[in-house]
Amino acid sequence: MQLEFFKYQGTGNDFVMVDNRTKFFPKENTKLIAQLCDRRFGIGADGLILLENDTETDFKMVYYNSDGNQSSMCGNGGRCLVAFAKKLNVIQKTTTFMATDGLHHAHISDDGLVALQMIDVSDVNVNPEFVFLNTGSPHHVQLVNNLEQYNVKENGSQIRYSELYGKEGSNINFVNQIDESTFTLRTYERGVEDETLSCGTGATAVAIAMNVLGKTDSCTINLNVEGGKLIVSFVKEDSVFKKVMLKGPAKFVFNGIIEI
Ligand SMILES: N[C@H](CCC[C@H](N)C(=O)O)C(=O)O
Repeated sequence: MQLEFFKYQGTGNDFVMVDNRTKFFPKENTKLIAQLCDRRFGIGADGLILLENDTETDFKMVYYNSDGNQSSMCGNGGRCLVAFAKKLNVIQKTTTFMATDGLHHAHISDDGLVALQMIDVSDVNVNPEFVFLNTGSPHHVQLVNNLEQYNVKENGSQIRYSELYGKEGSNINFVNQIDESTFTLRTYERGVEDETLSCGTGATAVAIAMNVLGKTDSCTINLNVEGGKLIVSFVKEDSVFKKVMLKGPAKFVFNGIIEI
């Protein structure tokens, strides 16, 4: 069978996009999804995303990590899916869609950046060495020195597989503060089991965690990731983070047909 796919990337976090409105895609075939994401035997990506019809909203997002397993919310993937939906003329510049963590609003600005509303965050678990929170996916956030030389894969996998996070695991973010409202982060992603060039729910988690730790009083925070720059903004009501927006580029790279 021939599969038409569209390759997108958002600050270097890359995805295979499939228009699955006819429900043809074999969603239970974990091995196939992992193969499509394989950077040597397949197309190559951090994840695979299906665009499906939804009765209540413009479309539904189904997300798979590159290990082939369906997973929790992907912020960069959600932003790329909005750009893909525009390319398919499913939407124009604004949208509401359904994902595994509920409804998301998004808009495409004139400069092509895509802003995605993330879930509200109220539970932020502050520990002496790290912060843990869920921004649609689980995130461990830890400040480190010499982030540029830091061994993200080794240290990230150790924490991800430690008893701290059990069977579920977590994504692991290592952070360095640049100025009052700018941070650099590098992320070890669960389900990719490697460092990715960017993680949208991770950047969102870092922005919120740094505000909670008092490292910044700003509600609009710049996140420098390996693959580019993201901006996270929010409104803080009591200790609940609302109107959480993740903004950044979401680019079409190429499309093709692959035999599956
Ligand atoms: N690997 C994550 C999902 C993708 C998150 C990331 N790609 C993003 O942009 O949010 C997990 O299994 O929790």
